[in-house]
Amino acid sequence: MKIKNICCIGAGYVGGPTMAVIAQKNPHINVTVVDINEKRIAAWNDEDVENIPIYEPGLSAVVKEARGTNLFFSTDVDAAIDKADMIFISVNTPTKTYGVGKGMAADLKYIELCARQIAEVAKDNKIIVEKSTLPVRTAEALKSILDNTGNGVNFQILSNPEFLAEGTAVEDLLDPDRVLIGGNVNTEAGREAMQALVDVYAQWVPQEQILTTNVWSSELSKLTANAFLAQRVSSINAMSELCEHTGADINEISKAIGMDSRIGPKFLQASIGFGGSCFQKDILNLIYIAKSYGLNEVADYWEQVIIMNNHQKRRFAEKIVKTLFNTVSGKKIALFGWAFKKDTNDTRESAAIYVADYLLNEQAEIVVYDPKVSEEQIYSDLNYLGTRSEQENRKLVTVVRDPYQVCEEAHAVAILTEWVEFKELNWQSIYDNMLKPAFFFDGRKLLNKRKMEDLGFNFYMIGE
Ligand SMILES: NC(=O)c1ccc[n+]([C@@H]2O[C@H](COP(=O)([O-])OP(=O)(O)OC[C@H]3O[C@@H](n4cnc5c(N)ncnc54)[C@H](O)[C@@H]3O)[C@@H](O)[C@H]2O)c1
Ligand SMILES: O=c1ccn([C@@H]2O[C@H](COP(=O)(O)OP(=O)(O)O[C@H]3O[C@H](CO)[C@@H](O)[C@H](O)[C@H]3O)[C@@H](O)[C@H]2O)c(=O)[nH]1
Repeated sequence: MKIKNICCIGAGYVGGPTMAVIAQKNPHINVTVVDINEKRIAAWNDEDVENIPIYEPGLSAVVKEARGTNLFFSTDVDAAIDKADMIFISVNTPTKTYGVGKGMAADLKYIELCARQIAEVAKDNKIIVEKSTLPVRTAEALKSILDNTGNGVNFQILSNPEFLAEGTAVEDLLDPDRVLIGGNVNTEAGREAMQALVDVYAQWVPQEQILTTNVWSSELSKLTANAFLAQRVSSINAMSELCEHTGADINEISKAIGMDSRIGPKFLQASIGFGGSCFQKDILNLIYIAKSYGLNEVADYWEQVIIMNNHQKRRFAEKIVKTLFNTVSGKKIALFGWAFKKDTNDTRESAAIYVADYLLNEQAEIVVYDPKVSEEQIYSDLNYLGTRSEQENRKLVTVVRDPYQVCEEAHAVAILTEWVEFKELNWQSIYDNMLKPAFFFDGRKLLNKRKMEDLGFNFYMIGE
């Protein structure tokens, strides 16, 4: 079975980049990415490709190549569903904020809406691909909705979780460690559907890196991968605190243990705690699933990863207050970076939001500089917490577009995102314009402690 038309529902951080690469590598397939967010679709269609809604290194070039040829962005969801032989569901699956499972379970309302819309529109057989991250056994619910509300056509459901990381999305899509495809291996139709999706990826991914499994293993592998990755970050962050009390250096420890081939060197960077739209949401979901099967020890085990992460964010903010003579009230503190990691404009669950909120509760005056995050996004992140009124947030927080301006008359500087450009700044001139003693808190281990101390800073580095 050869796929001619693909539809992807959800033009976000996953749907956009993933479909751009699939279209670029499959010129014989028409790919239409649809979304109900008109502003987002308009931005994907902006004449100037630099204005696409997501900042990812290399993405605009891929979009430029395929857009208008075999890659289209549209708000006409029904038309795209109708035409497609394969439909990717790539909508958001955030943590529930209401009802049963509030604060833990994944909210599947957008997924269900997609299923009902597909069932209503589809007039011929279709392959449905779960691209969103979903609780294990969601395919069963999807199948039930599709079969019970559809027009009698046949739906094959595949799980194809996405493993790209933001900031390296294009690189990860072009050269993935593996592509995972789960499906109904017990039927001919199931195997055919899986092969059709294998063929799409095989245009650029070596066959041996395309892994096929049963659908439940595929769904659960995604949550497992994120739990393991986040666990490494919490593990190294736990050791960073012990380092600060013992004279050990967390970078030296990371190197020493990472050289053990059984451990490996990646994801051992101590930080102010992990952020991003996935790790916390997916681990909370995993905890909820374990609890729903009565597996309380399993749930407690993974919960510790979140507890440690919350502690790391809080203790960084506490360190700032303690060091500034136990009060930051009325003191200007310059925050460098707001995104949850470098090379992205995404701020979801960024540790910066929580550090800023803590300092604002202590009545600090905050000034923020981030090279890619907009002023409105920063206010919106703080307002979303609901800790104080919008007016207060606007009064206490200033967003600037010049990294030198951010530090004028500041008592302290804190690095919250590891943007490479922060290394190149003229820190001497920044030091000269700050109040003294000038305090520096490096939450990303970005700068050289000794050099910064030589410039005159009182320098604190995570894990040292
Ligand atoms: N962001 C990542 O790095 C990443 C990586 C791997 C997997 N994931 C998973 O992929 C999924 C999507 O994540 P994202 O970051 O792209 O989210 P996102 O919020 O950036 O994008 C989702 C889009 O879906 C749209 N949408 C929601 N309901 C819709 C509907 N009924 N019809 C049409 N459009 C609809 C929204 O308007 C939004 O633009 C999530 O399940 C996430 O866990 C994300
Ligand atoms: O050694 C490390 C590695 C990461 N982080 C932090 O951890 C968070 C997540 O980083 P990363 O995993 O690189 O970015 P994400 O885009 O959140 O990607 C994760 O989440 C995605 C969504 O599920 C998955 O697809 C990816 O495989 C998985 O890496 C960020 O705040 C990082 O700063 C650290 O503090 N130390």
